[in-house]
Amino acid sequence: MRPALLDPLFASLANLPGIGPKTGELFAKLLGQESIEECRVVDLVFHTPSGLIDRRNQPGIAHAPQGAIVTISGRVDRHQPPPRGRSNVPYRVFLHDDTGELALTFFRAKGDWLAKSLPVDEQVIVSGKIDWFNGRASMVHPDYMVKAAEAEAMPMVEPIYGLTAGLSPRTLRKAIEAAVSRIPHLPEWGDKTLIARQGFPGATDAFTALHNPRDALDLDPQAPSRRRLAYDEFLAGQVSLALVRQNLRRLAGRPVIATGELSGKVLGGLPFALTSSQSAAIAEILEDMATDQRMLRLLQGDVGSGKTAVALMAMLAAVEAGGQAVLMAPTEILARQHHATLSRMAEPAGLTIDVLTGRTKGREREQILERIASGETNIVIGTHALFQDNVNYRDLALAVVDEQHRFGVHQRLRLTAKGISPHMLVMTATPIPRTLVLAAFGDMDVSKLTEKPAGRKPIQTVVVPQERTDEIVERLRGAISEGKKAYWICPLVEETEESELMSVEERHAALARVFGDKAGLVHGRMNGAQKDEAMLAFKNGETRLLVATTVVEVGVDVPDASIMVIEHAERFGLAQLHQLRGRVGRGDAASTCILLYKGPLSENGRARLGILRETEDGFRIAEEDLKLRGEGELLGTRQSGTPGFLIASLEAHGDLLEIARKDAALVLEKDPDLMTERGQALRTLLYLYRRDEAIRFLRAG
Ligand SMILES: Nc1ncnc2c1ncn2[C@@H]1O[C@H](COP(=O)(O)OP(=O)(O)OP(=O)(O)O)[C@@H](O)[C@H]1O
Repeated sequence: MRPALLDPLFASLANLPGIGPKTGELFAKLLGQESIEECRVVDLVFHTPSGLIDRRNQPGIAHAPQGAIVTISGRVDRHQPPPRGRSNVPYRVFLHDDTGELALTFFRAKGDWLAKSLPVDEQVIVSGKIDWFNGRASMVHPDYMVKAAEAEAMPMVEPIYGLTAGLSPRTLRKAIEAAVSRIPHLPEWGDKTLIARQGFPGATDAFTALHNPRDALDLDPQAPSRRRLAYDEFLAGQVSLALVRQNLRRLAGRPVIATGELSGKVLGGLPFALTSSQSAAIAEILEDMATDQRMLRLLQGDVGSGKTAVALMAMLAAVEAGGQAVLMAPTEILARQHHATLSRMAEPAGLTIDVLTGRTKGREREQILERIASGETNIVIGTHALFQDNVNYRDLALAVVDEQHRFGVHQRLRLTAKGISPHMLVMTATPIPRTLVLAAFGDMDVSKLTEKPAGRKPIQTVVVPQERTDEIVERLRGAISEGKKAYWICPLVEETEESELMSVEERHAALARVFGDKAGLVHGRMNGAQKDEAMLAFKNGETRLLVATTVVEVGVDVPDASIMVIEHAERFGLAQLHQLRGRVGRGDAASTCILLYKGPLSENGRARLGILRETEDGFRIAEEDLKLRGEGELLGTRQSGTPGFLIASLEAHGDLLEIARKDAALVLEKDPDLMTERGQALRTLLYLYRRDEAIRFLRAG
């Protein structure tokens, strides 16, 4: 149960003064929620300022530097409203001080409101950015205006927050102030020695400081209050991941002893020999599974490095030991593809391999559920439908989760919550640095596929401006008539799914005029069967050019596709481009990747695309990306900062992550059920940062 002390923070945001139905909608939008009912007061506490306005610079009009934010105290001389019917001409108000004259400029302003707030002859104080033009000073839309008599009301330093259209900074600031004032006195959950050594303030003070910066230094990620909160956030994450792990370990393990009987047959039938990386990873996995400790292992491998074969060998071991295995994929397409591939590969073993997704319905579903329950099914591949309540396994020995960064801890928790705690292997394609692994997965054992199968040719990557699209189409025409296959990825469209759909359909229509029915189409709005059909047609070669959105990004495997065109490459994260590019170069043909960009590119944008041209090494790409863009991009989440984190940033606070990890391990070693005073405080921390799912594994307290 959430401690009562947090109740004021978890009350609906609609309860805050000044948030009515209309502003409520804006707040919901700001916080990425459907409606204000879903927003909590705490969400505003975590809405971190992005900058600050410092009004302490009061140089006098004549001495105000171009572009600076300044505060001017002056007397209003006259108003100059726009001529009637000329609404595009601004409303101007002139004032002066001892040094000179300043024109305040307002577009589409209400004259009567200005007359009231800036009466002629009144001494006023205004704050805003100075613009010098032809020797005249102006200030467009001052951010603060107040009569000198009421100057006290004007904060000298004020945080700036990310906004959404229609929401005024003042309304937001008021609401955040109200939210912050509801933060209770929080118990100390941190390590006392660490806190003293780092000079951290208490958590409550840290939140207050976060929203009341005194100067730019206070906003620095290294400011003590920021570091304090980053530590807390990491600690919450690490404790919750450690609880999951502890819970897995508590449930007695089931040693899985591979006999090699099935895997021998399967290996003999493969058209290739395993790479030594693959063999090494398999050995590590089998060794883990043979013990009575639950395996919790991450299999990291760059695009096309052959993770699927490794997963298959692990699953065969589970079956050899008399158990069942599941493979959970993040998308329907991928689940079906894995099912097709694995069924083919495993054929010599004569197993029953089923596929279960949200689309599996009716009689078919019942039969599969029966087979799973009776143990007739050896391996099931599917989406999260695999772990719905009515799916009962006879003896689940291994779960492979093809994570691709789309599941996260929740799904894994669901698994263990069902009481099924098989050995677990998590596969991830994006090569991510260790700190990020730690933040996202906690303390897991890691196997890496460090090499690609032999015989792969490098992918030639070129960066081409969008204006040369026709030329690219011409080249494609040649290549396709030679029997090659190509993907054409349509841009990410930020605004709406509709416009994304439109752009991919338009592009498909245009290309279909050139390529006729050789041009296929797949996008996220199609239903599952349509997607399968489109993928299958491309795989079989009925279509040779597949126009697609990023639905093909993860894991799609059509080894004879050798050309990848990506439109608006500048809009994608580097790691995502790397993933997309990884759809080609999976066979022995030489491949090309064409990155079309809409110019002009920023220097940073040019550097980013340059990295892709230079290297195919996913790790290097990830690291360069981290340097250039911050972690958000790395996982393609399109936000800044570290995905899944509100305040902490791996880049800025990586040292604290390591500390939090050790701290979490230490606490749980001494107090595995979080019963001590500090344990109770940690429970509060988990609720505060919404990492409380794992609390149900604890004895009550
Ligand atoms: N040892 C090997 N030698 C040659 N080809 C291999 C080897 N192992 C796997 N392959 C083939 O390489 C291709 C890529 O393998 P797989 O689909 O497992 O990649 P992956 O690691 O899952 O990559 P992604 O994350 O991009 O999906 C497949 O067509 C697979 O059959």
